[in-house]
Amino acid sequence: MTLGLPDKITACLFDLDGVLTSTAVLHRRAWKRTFDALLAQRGEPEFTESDYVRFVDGRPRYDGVREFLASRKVVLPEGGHDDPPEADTVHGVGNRKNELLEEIIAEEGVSPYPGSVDYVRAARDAGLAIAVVTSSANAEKVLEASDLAQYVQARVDGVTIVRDGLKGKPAPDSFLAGAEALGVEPARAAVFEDALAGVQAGRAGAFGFVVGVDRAGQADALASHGADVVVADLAELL
Ligand SMILES: O=P(O)(O)OC[C@H]1O[C@@H](O)[C@H](O)[C@@H](O)[C@@H]1O
Repeated sequence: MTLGLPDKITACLFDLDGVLTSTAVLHRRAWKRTFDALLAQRGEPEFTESDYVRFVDGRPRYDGVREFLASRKVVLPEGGHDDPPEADTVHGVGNRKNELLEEIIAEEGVSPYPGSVDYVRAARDAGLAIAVVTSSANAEKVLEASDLAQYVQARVDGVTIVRDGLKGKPAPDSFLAGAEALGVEPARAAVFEDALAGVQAGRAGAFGFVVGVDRAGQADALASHGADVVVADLAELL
C-alpha cells in the first residue's frame, strides 16, 4: 500500500468540489437559493440537504436541474445553453445558479483542503499520474484560484463533458475519459469522490479503488454506493 492505495494503482482521478477544494458548500448554497425561490413561487416545500445529495451533488449542472425538478414533478421546457438566467427553462435555472455561484466565489474565494494539497503533492512525488474529473464547468478557474492546476496532468470537466457528449456521473464515462487521458487502465486508477453519484460512477467503471471522502456525515451511504474505503480527509491516507 502506498498512500493508502493498493499497489496496482498508478493513477489518481480526483473529483474537485468537496474533494480537493471546499467549494461543494458554495455549490450547495447557490443551488438552495435558486431552487427555494422557484419552489416558493409554486407553493412547494423548500430544497433540502437530502434533495441536494440525491439529485444534484456530483452531477453536471443541467442534469442536476432535471433530476431535482422531476423529483418534485415540476416540468419546465429544456431551453438552451444561452438562455438568460431569468428564463424559466432547465437551462435558465442552471444559468441562474451559475450566476449566483460566481457571485459567491467572487465574495468568498476558493480554498483547497490542506490535507488534499498534501496528498496530491505526495501522489505526484510517488510518481502517480493525476487527473481531475469533475462535472463542474467552473473547474479551470477553481483549479487556478486554489493553485492546484500545477499538479494536474489531465482534466475532464463540465465543459469537456458537454463538448465530447459524455454521460455525467453517476455514469462512469467522465472517469473513464480521465483514465484514458492519462493512458491508464481503469483497474489501475483510483477514484476520489465525495458525492454519492461519484462513488457510484467509480464502482460502475470498475476502477481499481474508490475512495469516498466524507465531508457531510454520509460515510455509510458512500460505502454502500461504491466506496472501498471512506475517510473524512485525504490526510488520513498519508
Ligand atoms: O455548475 P457547475 O459549476 O458546472 O457544476 C456542476 C456540478 O459540479 C459538481 O462538482 C458539484 O458537486 C455540483 O454541485 C454542481 O452542480
